[in-house]
Amino acid sequence: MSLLAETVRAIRPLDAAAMAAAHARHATLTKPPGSLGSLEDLGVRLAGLAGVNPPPLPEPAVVAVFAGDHGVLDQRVSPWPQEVTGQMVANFLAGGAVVNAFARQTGASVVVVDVGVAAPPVTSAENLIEANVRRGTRDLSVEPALTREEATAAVEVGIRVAADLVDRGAGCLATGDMGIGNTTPAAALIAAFTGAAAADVTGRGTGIDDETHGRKVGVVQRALALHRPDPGDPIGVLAAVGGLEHAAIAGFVLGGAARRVPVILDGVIADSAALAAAALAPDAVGAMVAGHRSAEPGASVALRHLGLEPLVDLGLRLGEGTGAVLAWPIVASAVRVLHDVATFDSAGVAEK
Ligand SMILES: Cc1cc2ncn([C@H]3O[C@H](COP(=O)(O)O)[C@@H](O)[C@H]3O)c2cc1C
Ligand SMILES: O=C(O)c1cccnc1
Repeated sequence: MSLLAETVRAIRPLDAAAMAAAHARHATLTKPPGSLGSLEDLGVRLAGLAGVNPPPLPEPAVVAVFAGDHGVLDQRVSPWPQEVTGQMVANFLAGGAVVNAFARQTGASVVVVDVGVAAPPVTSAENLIEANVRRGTRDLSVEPALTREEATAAVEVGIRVAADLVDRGAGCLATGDMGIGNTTPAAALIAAFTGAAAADVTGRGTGIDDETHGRKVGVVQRALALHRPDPGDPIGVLAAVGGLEHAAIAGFVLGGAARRVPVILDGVIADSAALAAAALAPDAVGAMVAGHRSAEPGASVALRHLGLEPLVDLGLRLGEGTGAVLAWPIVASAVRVLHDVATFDSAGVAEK
């Protein structure tokens, strides 16, 4: 059986008994019932994921930044040159990007996965995983971005990265992305999986003007009309209108779900990839935590489709894993409550 098929098969529903135990525990803790809002639901869900209450603290956390390039950049959908992708990979490895700063602040570690950079930096670093499937996608507005084999290979890169990180002790995974032009395939994936119109899911990416945005919406519309992607065939959708980092992030989510470790989603690229993961394995949604609400309109459409509420809403529109890393301490707090907080009985606090 293929790694992908094996991984999909290993993904199981949340454990109802562990969830019931976490829910019951919450009612005994020294706080008014429900006073921690969605953090209570998150703690209960993570107990269901782990199959035990309290669930293990989601630490250490590792953010994997998947990097790839995009043929659709030929359509001038982003003002930034393609070289920036490889240059930012070097910046991540040198510790100089925003995600590195947020990771230092929160205690997460950063690994970078080259799954499809056109001009990778000539450097080696112990936190660089070289798994380049091809040096960038084809232009999805004129032909399929990837073959099915390439899309599957990229998904399997993500599965392997997740499994390796968990084997090396990670208790929480966070997604990151880098790829100039990658908000265009993200929009196309979201339209394909949710049925939303291109104009409703295509955003301003790095901050494009009206003319570029109009062209970008047209590119997404043309791609959907050309390929008519079938949401019932998630690998076909990833191949037609996706990107190498989108496919790898889909695999990363599946890999985390198969190992029953929470995966914090970053912004619109991760949300689009999560739709592919959910289409491949619906129970994978149980392992997904929406780190934040990206300012990209497609992010909200994707999260609604997945039934996920984002933890942080700061108008971020960067990517790299920044929103996921910021959300990690909140995820950890939701679990720590179930470990540390005294009960009414043990603390001698009167109940109403
Ligand atoms: C210096 C720089 C650092 C970044 N870090 C993340 N992105 C983000 O912007 C890109 C997507 O936007 P678009 O589709 O408009 O090109 C991705 O690389 C994403 O990770 C960056 C972009 C730039 C320029
Ligand atoms: O939502 C994101 O992660 C995002 C938004 C704009 C550009 N790059 C990434």
